[in-house]
This record gives sequence, structure tokens and C-alpha cells, in this order.
Amino acid sequence: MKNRVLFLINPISGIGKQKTVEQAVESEIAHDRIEVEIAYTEYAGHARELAQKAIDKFDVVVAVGGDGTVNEVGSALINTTTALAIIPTGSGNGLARYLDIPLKVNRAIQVINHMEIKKIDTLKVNDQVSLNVTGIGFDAHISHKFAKQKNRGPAGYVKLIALEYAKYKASVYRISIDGKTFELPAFMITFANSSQWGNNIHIAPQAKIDDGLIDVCIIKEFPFYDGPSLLISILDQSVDQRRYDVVTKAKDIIIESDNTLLGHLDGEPVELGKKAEIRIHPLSLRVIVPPADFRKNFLDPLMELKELLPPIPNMPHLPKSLRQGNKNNASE
Ligand SMILES: Nc1ncnc2c1ncn2[C@@H]1O[C@H](COP(=O)(O)OP(=O)(O)OP(=O)(O)O)[C@@H](O)[C@H]1O
Repeated sequence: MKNRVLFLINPISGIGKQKTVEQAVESEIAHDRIEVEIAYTEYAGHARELAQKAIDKFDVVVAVGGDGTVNEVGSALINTTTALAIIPTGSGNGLARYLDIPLKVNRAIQVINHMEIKKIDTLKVNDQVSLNVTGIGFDAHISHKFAKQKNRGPAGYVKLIALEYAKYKASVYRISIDGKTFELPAFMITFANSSQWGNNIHIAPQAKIDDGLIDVCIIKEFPFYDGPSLLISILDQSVDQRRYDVVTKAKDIIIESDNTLLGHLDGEPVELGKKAEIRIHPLSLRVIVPPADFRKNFLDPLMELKELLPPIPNMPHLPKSLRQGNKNNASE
């Protein structure tokens, strides 16, 4: 019997790569073994609804989008036999990058053809779900501001971070980590299932997605002038070695504040009330991953780099694979 695979495409994710997906599915999917359906999301939350309805009918639901779409689809599939697959067409693609899923659409579809399944942990944050990284503090503050901003894209993001960093004040939190309680002013607290936020920026370099543990990274209040060294330590994956930080692994964390906790779940802004409980649900989601012998393409590192750069318009002398927004990218 053929595997039944539903593709859910978020038409507004990232910079438009998802427009090539329908055509690439037609040319790349193993039609002899896989039966395909394709649907487009029409509003935020739609992917979750469609994935819930797909549980009894499909073996795999593919999130075509970024971490927000992956979160919606994955949260509907927890503790079911239906697996999540990812075609990363978002802006950060943190979970896909962590799982080594190729950023090129046709190569991500080839991964689905192999049907290799890995079980991963998921996080419950109060009654919501996080698959990748959840946070409270400065990164959540930025995700709330960014969601309201018209000027999106990496440049707008960097400008927003610089402006907000100058004004941001650490808050005091009461934290209980697996029963040990303390209170401290923190700049940012991250609960990591995978190691990275996205774009290969690793906030919890030691995190493992199938170890039954949450990596808790607390960046304590620090002097203003120390911001650049924090940034460098995040970029060079040594944030867990800074003197201002606490990094630990845990299963259950309770965090309280006198004010409403502004958080983000996999990059999406949320309000968590004055108390949030973050719990691990070990190996609760089936995900399609590249098999160990999946052929690494020598162009993959270039694709990673390309995703981080702004679009390069009208430069016909560049190889096709390096031109942003090229409609033919999927078939290269
Ligand atoms: N048709 C739609 N119209 C408006 N919003 C949508 C639609 N479909 C999905 N969404 C919402 O779009 C938001 C952003 O999607 P997503 O996170 O997948 O892309 P991204 O932000 O570009 O990538 P990343 O999270 O990796 O940075 C999500 O909150 C999702 O719920």
C-alpha cells in the first residue's frame, strides 16, 4: 500500500520559496510509493486544524514553511502515528536546520521519499506546545515587537535588536528547576529542545532533541557594555561558558513573575500569564529525517549561506543556485 502524504503550504512564510513546492513535488516525489495531497493555509492556525483532521487519513503531514508552521503541524501530531515532515521555506528554519533537513526544496522532498522516522521530544508550555526553542525575556520581547513591525527581513530584525537592547531592563523571575527554587534578575531565559533559534544561531549548543531533557539557559542581568561579548558568545557557540549564565538540563520548570510573562514559542510571540510551567514530553513526535547515508550535496553549505544573505537581484553571471528568488531553484 502507498504511503499517504499531505503537504500543507504556508504561502506567506519566508521569502517565497514555497511557490516552487507544488511543481517540485510533482517532479521529485516517488509516485510509485507515495500518494500526495497538497493544501494551502489561509490564516494563522489553519495548518494546525488541517493537520488534526489529517491524523487518521495520512501517514505523514509536511509543514512547508518556517518554525511557526512546523509548530502548528507538529503540535497536532504529538502522540499519534502520523509523522511530521518539513520543507523549510521560512526565515529561520531552526528545527529543520537542527535535524539536517536540506534547505533546497527538491532535496527536502527526496528526504521524504526515504520515509526514515526519528522520534523527538516536545515541550509543553502551560497548555501550548514548543518543538524547537521557547523563551522569556529579551528574545521574546523582540519577537513581540517584530510581529508588529512592517519592516521585516534580517535588516529590520538587526535594527530592532540594536534599538531595543539600549532600552531593555532585566526582570526578576522566581524559577523552580526540577524542584530547586531561586529568584534572580535575568535578561533572557531560554528553554531549548533543539540547540538553535534558527539561521544556525545556537543558544544551547549542548541541547539534544531526544534526550528527555530541556536545556535551560539563563542569561543573568549583565553590564550594558557586555552586550557585544554576549552576542559573540552566541555566534561562536560558547554561550554556555559565560560567567553571567546558568545552563542546566531539566524536565520540569516553573517560572513566575509579578508581571505578565511575554514569551515566544518557536519564534511566535505569546503571552503566558504570570506563571508558566515548561515540561518535557520525551519522544512524543515522529519526524521524517534524512537517513544516515543521505548523500550530502557539495552545494548544501552554499545554500545555507544563501539563506542568510539578502536577495541578490539581476546578477545573471552568478550560478543559478546562488540567485535568490529564482523560480527555477526547485528544479535545479
Ligand atoms: N495563509 C496565512 N495567512 C497569514 N498567516 C499565516 C498563513 N498561514 C500561516 N500563517 C502564519 O504565518 C506565521 C509565520 O509563518 P512561519 O513561522 O512558518 O514563517 P517564517 O516566520 O517566515 O519562518 P521562521 O518561523 O522559520 O522564522 C505563523 O504564525 C503562521 O501561523
